[in-house]
Amino acid sequence: MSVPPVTVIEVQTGQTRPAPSSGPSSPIGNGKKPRLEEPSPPVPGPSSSAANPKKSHKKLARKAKKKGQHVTPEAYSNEDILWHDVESVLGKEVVDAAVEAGTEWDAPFEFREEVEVEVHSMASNGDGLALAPAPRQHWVVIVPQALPGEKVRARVYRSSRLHSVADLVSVDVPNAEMRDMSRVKCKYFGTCAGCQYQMLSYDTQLDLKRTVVVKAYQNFSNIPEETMPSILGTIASPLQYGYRTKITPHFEAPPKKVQKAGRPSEEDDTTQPNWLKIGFNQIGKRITMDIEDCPIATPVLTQAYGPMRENIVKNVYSYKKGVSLLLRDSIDVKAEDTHAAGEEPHVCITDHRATVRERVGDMLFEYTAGSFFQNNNSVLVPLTDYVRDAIVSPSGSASSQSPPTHLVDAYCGAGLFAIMLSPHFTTIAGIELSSDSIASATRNATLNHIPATKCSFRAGDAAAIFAAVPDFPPNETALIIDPPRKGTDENFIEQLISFGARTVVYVSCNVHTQARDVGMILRKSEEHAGQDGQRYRLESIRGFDLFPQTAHVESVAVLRLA
Ligand SMILES: C[S@@+](CC[C@H](N)C(=O)[O-])C[C@H]1O[C@@H](n2cnc3c(N)ncnc32)[C@H](O)[C@@H]1O
Repeated sequence: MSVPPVTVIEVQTGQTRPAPSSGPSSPIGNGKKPRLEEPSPPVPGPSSSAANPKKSHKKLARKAKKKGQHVTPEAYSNEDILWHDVESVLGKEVVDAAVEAGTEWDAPFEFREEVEVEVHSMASNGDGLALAPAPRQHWVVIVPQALPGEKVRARVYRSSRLHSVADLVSVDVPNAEMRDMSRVKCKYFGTCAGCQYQMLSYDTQLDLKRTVVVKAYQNFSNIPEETMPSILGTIASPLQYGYRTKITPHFEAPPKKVQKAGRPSEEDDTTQPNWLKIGFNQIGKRITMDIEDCPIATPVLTQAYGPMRENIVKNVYSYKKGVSLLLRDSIDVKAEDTHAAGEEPHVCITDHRATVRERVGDMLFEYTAGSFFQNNNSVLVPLTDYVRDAIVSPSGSASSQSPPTHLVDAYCGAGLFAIMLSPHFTTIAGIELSSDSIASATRNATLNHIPATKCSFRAGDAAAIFAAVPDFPPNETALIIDPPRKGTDENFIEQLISFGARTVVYVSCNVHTQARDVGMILRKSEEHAGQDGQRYRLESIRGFDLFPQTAHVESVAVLRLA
């Protein structure tokens, strides 16, 4: 990679990172070690199939911390994903040697120590991964906003197993092929935790997201390499800015002593007090930064946000608790009749219980503002078309079969996939845990003139769907799975295998748990292959960009029984 002559880009780092809270064995402050637990054998995190892995992991972590022990990250958590990135930069031999020598927790940096590093590659969360400079090169430094090949100055603020996390101070030698700061459209970029990629071309963003999918399947699926299909290119979002139909800025209530004293007499109700920050978190911190506008939000949200902020400033002394605001883009139902489909005016909904109306292609969807709906409307037609085509017009050997007649939409939310694909099926069943979303899905079927005899939705755990559709012929059925970030579970997968839907399309906002689940489907299917030898094959995997300018990627995996 060619690097241009030295150009220093000073990075706006926001406020100084506060020292971590001190413990008896954790001296803090300049010139002291960052908070590091005593070196002692790590306590393994629970396996992902534990009854309530999150809760039990938190408990374990708390107990271990009290004893001065280390806890390995919970399987498939952000820390676990990062750990795999760290391992791949260091190499297995270095990691094994450190474990053997018992030095894996011995950070070679002081708290707030500045270090110059060259970035090696990108982590799956969009941060730069660099090897510490010699003689400390058996340690990784993680630097947000730093790109491969760049020489950067960074300030360490936290250390963990074989890696330290640092703030970016300056980019001393930029990667001119990747970084172009004139692309950045947000004045908060580099400080706000929301976006990671505004300095990159959109093609580069899509390529990086493909790499995340590749690494997720390498690290988390346990699928033999020779049976893996090659990961297809990431599908672009039609809108790369102004796409987010939901934003949730937040602010803290006045500090206690300010609450007591009330608004100072010299301050009028249009003046924003210094302590009031309305916006999003800073990179790597739980500190809210004041943000006046967000260019990835839709224009109607941007318009509404300014007056909303003014209103908060006016009334802020009456708040006793912090607030998480909700701004959701909705078709204006009052003006809908006077406008052609697709040209309806939009409004911003701020009440969690109000109804939001959204158009996706020819279909209309309504849902409660506080409940789940995909946040990038512009990509929903390409996404649902892709899922439809994978089911009803597959390529290869599956193309000789007539399309399936029945559809199961597991984790269906307000019915997005069931309703968008409804013209292609005779019978559809959806299931979803939230009864609120099920009420919306049922209403949405009516709104789009789909009879209840054709399309039914029920509230419950996704695994219950298989018992509820005894009349669905498996060979004529397609199954869509779109679970939350934690993925699906073993019970669901076992029932999926027993049911044997001809096509399974797994949509996921967390490709790491998707990789785990797809691997499990393939292995269990292999174990249970019937006399006809039929088992699930992984036909394709492709990322979709639902979140441009950020490191997030949605992933769609297609499995076929053959
Ligand atoms: C990523 S959303 C997908 C929703 C829908 N497919 C869409 O695209 O709008 C995941 C949904 O799964 C639901 N969910 C979470 N756990 C579930 C479970 N165990 N069984 C069924 N649904 C569940 C959530 O309420 C949420 O609506």
